[in-house]
Amino acid sequence: MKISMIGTGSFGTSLAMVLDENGHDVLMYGRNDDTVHEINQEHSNKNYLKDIKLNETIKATNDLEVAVAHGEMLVLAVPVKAMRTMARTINVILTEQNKKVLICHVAKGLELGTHKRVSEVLQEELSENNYTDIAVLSGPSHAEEVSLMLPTTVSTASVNESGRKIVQDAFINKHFRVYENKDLIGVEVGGALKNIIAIAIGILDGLGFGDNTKSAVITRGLHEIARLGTKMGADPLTFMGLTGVGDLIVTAMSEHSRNFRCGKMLASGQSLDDIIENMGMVVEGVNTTKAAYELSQQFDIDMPITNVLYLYLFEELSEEEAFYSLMMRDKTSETDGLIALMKNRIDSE
Ligand SMILES: NC(=O)c1ccc[n+]([C@@H]2O[C@H](COP(=O)([O-])OP(=O)(O)OC[C@H]3O[C@@H](n4cnc5c(N)ncnc54)[C@H](O)[C@@H]3O)[C@@H](O)[C@H]2O)c1
Ligand SMILES: O=P(O)(O)OC[C@H](O)CO
Repeated sequence: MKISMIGTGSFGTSLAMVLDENGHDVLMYGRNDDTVHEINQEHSNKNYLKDIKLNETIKATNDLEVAVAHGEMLVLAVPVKAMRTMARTINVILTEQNKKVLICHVAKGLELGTHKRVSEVLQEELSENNYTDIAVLSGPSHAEEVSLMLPTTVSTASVNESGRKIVQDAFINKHFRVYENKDLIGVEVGGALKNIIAIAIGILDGLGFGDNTKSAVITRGLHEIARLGTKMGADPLTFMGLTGVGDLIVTAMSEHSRNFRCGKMLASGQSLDDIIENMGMVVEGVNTTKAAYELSQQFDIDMPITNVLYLYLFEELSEEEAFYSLMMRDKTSETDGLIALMKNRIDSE
């Protein structure tokens, strides 16, 4: 299959390697000329994947029209904040080229301002004539480990049924197992909201809190992810899977995670602006904390960890106030959250 990878960052590059290994004809699009040159001439992308050698069959271009013309499937691996403009530009090119493609995105976040999931943004910006389906690929998958071919499992979901089958077939191999999932909303929301909890865990880790505390925030974090996700239309059971608890664990417990590292740097006293500027890669959880906080207010959903993190990031709540406001909340039952949602869901079958 001819596949274009839109984005030459960490994840786009590691996924291009998976697709190339599967025998697909992969062309990457990048806006940075030096990166495109490095991929074509040096067969590496050291700013994002330091010690990784790329196959010479993986090519790159800085011409988006060439990339769009190449692909039967376009994999969008750019940050959420770039998705709308990217989709709008691609739509114009597809119309000019009179072409219909399968779109698959891999971004994990909610759009700032609109609070929309990425597939919703893509549906708004792409004409129906220009795509066969819109899919997402998500799950516990650090680019650094995918590029080393360490066993990884992810899920794909899509607007229609056709897209996820093609995405599954295109990516699956012995190192990279792809499941399909009907629950597009749950898959996208789980991938987006786990980044909030990963920032919170990074802060706790940086402040020297112990494993008891981190386990509590991961577990209770999953409950609030499920509460908001279910309100947004997700199946609560999806949060028990790879794109829910799976991705939450891998992101909140790993030094590979930019969101976890962002939290640690905040705890060391660095400013959010400096961290984002120096990371050199996207930290999706920051904008998504804001979007999820606003949604929790709009829907009146109890999301204590997200709310406290929002106040800590954007309204200078102190660490001590943040900690005590969580621990000293009104008494509540553990089973009110995710467990109740799951029970209702199972009872309804
Ligand atoms: N890195 C991972 O391990 C990983 C794993 C799964 C999902 N993701 C998700 O994939 C998405 C991309 O992440 P990444 O890690 O590859 O990010 P990255 O920061 O490593 O790379 C982003 C790429 O997008 C390009 N880009 C940024 N803004 C752009 C714009 N306005 N127009 C065109 N190109 C633009 C950058 O030049 C770069 O090539 C994120 O939503 C992330 O959450 C990342
Ligand atoms: O580096 P992060 O924090 O963006 O997380 C990467 C992936 O989403 C892990 O699955």
